[in-house]
Amino acid sequence: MAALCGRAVVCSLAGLLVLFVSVLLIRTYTWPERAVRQWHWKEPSGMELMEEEKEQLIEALKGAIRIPTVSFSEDKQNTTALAEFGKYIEKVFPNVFSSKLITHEVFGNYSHLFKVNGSDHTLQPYMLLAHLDVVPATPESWEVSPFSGVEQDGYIYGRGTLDDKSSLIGILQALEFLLKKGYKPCRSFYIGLGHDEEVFGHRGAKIMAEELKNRKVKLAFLVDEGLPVIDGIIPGLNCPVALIGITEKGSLTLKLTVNGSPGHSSFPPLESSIGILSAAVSRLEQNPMPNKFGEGPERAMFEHVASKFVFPLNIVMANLWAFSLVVSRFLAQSSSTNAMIRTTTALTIFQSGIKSNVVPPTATATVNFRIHPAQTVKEVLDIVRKTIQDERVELSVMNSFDPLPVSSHDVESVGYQILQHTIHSVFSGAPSAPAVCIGNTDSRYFVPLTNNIYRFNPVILKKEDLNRIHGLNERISKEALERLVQFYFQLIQNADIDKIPIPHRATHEL
Ligand SMILES: CCCCCCCCCCCCCCCCCC(=O)N[C@@H](Cc1ccccc1)C(=O)O
Ligand SMILES: [Zn+2]
Ligand SMILES: [Zn+2]
Repeated sequence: MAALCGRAVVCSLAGLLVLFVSVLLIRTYTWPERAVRQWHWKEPSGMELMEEEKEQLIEALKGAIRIPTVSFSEDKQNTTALAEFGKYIEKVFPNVFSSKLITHEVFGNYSHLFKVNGSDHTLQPYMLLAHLDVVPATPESWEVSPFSGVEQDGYIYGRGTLDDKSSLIGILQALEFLLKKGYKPCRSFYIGLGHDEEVFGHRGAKIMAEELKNRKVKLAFLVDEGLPVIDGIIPGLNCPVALIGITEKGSLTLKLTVNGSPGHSSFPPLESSIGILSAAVSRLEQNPMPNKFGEGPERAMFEHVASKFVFPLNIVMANLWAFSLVVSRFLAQSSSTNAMIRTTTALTIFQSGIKSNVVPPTATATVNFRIHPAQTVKEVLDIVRKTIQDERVELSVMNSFDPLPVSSHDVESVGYQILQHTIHSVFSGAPSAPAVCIGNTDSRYFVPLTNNIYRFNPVILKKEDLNRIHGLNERISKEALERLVQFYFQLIQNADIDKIPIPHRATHEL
C-alpha cells in the first residue's frame, strides 16, 4: 500500500515537472516577436551622407567640444562659453538660422528654442531636446585634453561627445542637411537646447517649457537624451538592443547633519560628529533599498527582448512568472543593472574637520537617491529614517521629485512607433524595448505638454564605454556620429506620418 502511494506521488511530481517544462518551452518558442512590426512607412530620402557632409559633421562636433560650456553648479557656469556656443551654432548651421520656416528664440540668455513650421497644421507638433552644457572634467586624469576635440583612432574625444553635444549637433546638422535638400516638413516641430541641464535646468528647459505651456502648446511626443542602444551590457543578450526610456526615476537628495561637541583632540568625545555620521551613511549603504524588480516597467523590457537571449536564458526571460526572483538577484550584481531594479543610494558629498588636532563641531553628508518607479519620495524618506535610527542625525531635503509618468508605448502610440521604426532602420534591425531611464533629463519639465516623453540616445554603447559618461576620456566614434545624424535625419522625416498604419499582425500582442 505504502509503495503504491509512493509511486503515485512520484508519478504526480513527474507529471507536474513535465507540465512545468512544457509551459516554459511553449512560452519560449511561441514568444511573440514584438520588436519588429511590419508597417507601411514611406522610405525617407537620402540616407547616406556624402564624404563632404561627413567631414562637415565631424568638424561641427569638434568645434562644439572646444567651447567649454561647463556647469559647475546652479550659480557657477561658464557663461562666456555658453554665449560663444550660441554664436557658434549660428555660424555652423546657416540654413537653420536663415530659413523662413524656422523661428528662433533665446531663453535665460543661453538656451535656444527653434520652431520649424510644418505645412499641415492639423498635425500636433513634436519636440526634440538636447543640452549644450557639460559636466566639469579633470584634464590631468584624461588621456587627451577634454576640451580639445581631438581625433584618435576613429574617435572624437572630449567632454560632451556622448552627453550631450553629439545629439545637439546631430539634430541641428540633420536639419541643416534637410533644409539644403529643400525639405519642408508636414508636421511642425520644436527643438529645445537647454543651457543648464547638468545643474537642474531651472533657467533653461524649465523656463522654455513654462513658456510653451503659457502659449497652450501641446506636443504629440518629445524625444530627449536618455538610454542608449546597449551592446554587451546585459550578459546573455546576444544583439544590440535600443532602450527607450518611457519613464524616468525620481530623485531625492538629502543632507545629513550631525552637530557634536567640539574641542581638543587630546580628550575627544566618546562619539564624534564624524563617527556618528559615518555610521549613519554606512548603514544606508549597507542596507540597499528593496529590490522592486517586476513592480515597474523594467520587467516589460526583459520580456520584449526575451527571444534575443541565448539559450537557456531565453527560457528564463520568457518565463519571468517563474524566474523573476532569480533574475532580480542576478541583476543586482552589477551597478548598471542594479540601478534598474531598485532605488539607488549614492553617498556623494562628505564634509567635516579643519585641523588634525581639532574635533570638529559638525559633520555633513549628501546622499542622492534615484527612486524606482514603484516607490515615492515619501516612502524612501520613511525607509531612510528607519535605517538610520539615530535622532542625532538631522535630515533635510535638498530637492526631490517622484518618478515620472510612464509614456505610452503601445501599437497606437504615434511617437513611440515613429521612434521604434527609425531605430529599426538606422540601427540595422536592432530591436527596441521600453525601459526606465536611470538618469534625469530636462524632459521632466515638459510633462504638462505631453504624455509621450521618450529618453533615447541614438548611440551604441558597450560596457567599457559606460563609465565615460560624466567620466574620463568621453568619446564617440566617427561612425557612431554619422549614424546619430542619420537617426535624426530619418526621425524628422518619419514624423511627417499622419497616423500609424495598421500593422500586419503575425502574432498577437501581449
Ligand atoms: C538592465 C539593463 C541595464 C542597462 C543599463 C544601461 C545604462 C546606460 C546608462 C546610460 C546613462 C543614462 C543617462 C541618461 C541621461 C542622464 C542625463 C544626466 O546626467 N542628468 C543629470 C541631471 C541632474 C540631476 C541632478 C542634479 C543635476 C543634474 C543626472 O544626474 O541625472
Ligand atoms: Zn545630458
Ligand atoms: Zn549629463
